[in-house]
Amino acid sequence: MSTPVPSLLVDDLAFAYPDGHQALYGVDLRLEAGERVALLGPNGAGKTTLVLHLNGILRGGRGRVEVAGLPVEERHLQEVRRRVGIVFQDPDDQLFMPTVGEDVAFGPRNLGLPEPEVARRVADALAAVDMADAHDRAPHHLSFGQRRRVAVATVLSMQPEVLVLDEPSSNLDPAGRRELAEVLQALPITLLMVTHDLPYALQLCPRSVVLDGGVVVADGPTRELLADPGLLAAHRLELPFGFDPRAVG
Ligand SMILES: Nc1ncnc2c1ncn2[C@@H]1O[C@H](COP(=O)(O)OP(=O)(O)OP(=O)(O)O)[C@@H](O)[C@H]1O
Repeated sequence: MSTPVPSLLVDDLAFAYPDGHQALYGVDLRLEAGERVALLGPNGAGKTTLVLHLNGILRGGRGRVEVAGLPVEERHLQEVRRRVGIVFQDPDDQLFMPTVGEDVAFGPRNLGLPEPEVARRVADALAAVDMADAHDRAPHHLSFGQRRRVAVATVLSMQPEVLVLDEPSSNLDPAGRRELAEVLQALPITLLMVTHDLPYALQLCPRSVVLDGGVVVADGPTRELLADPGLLAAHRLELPFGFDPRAVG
């Protein structure tokens, strides 16, 4: 039997910034299609540096990154960026058109897709994030939580292979946090979620990878990693007061 092609493959990735600061020291990561994985680690661990390699914003270090079998290289960048959708922390970095519908249509239109296909993708992406009613609204009239969900839709309309979310629960009120969790849980997509919100990682991602000092220091079931006080303390990971990961059903 042949091994299925992983959605994401990172092989021995090392990278130093131009000022000489070494941020990654040989990272290996493999995500199978449909997996939901949390990327955990303290400030400065290298999480953003790793994420920026997944769609080729950063390149030039040692090692290899492949998205659904396609190497992240200069000549494949357009397709790589369609396959890896990154939702950045501030939705306002991703929303710049007069209406929500135009924002979500922007990527597919750029691909040169015919208008009926663009319209179908916009409708599907907005439905997936439960924002269909906002099609004609101005993004800046929406709540922060709604804007974050629209930012997810702008990426989903490209029909990516992997959805990468940078701190998806930051600045959300409890209801917005829950609404986004429901949306993400229902998406049939490979998901990599960078977060400091450990309960959110537990809720959404069966598997977690801990990065610290530019290396992967743990990779396993989220429930087991979060129940290891020594691991958490060693890498500045903290559960909210009174939170017991083993008690969550
Ligand atoms: N443009 C840059 N030039 C030089 N060093 C950088 C640059 N960007 C990040 N670094 C360094 O690389 C290391 C990894 O940073 P990175 O932003 O990837 O960490 P992170 O895990 O995403 O942190 P955070 O949780 O704070 O977002 C840090 O030591 C940081 O200071």
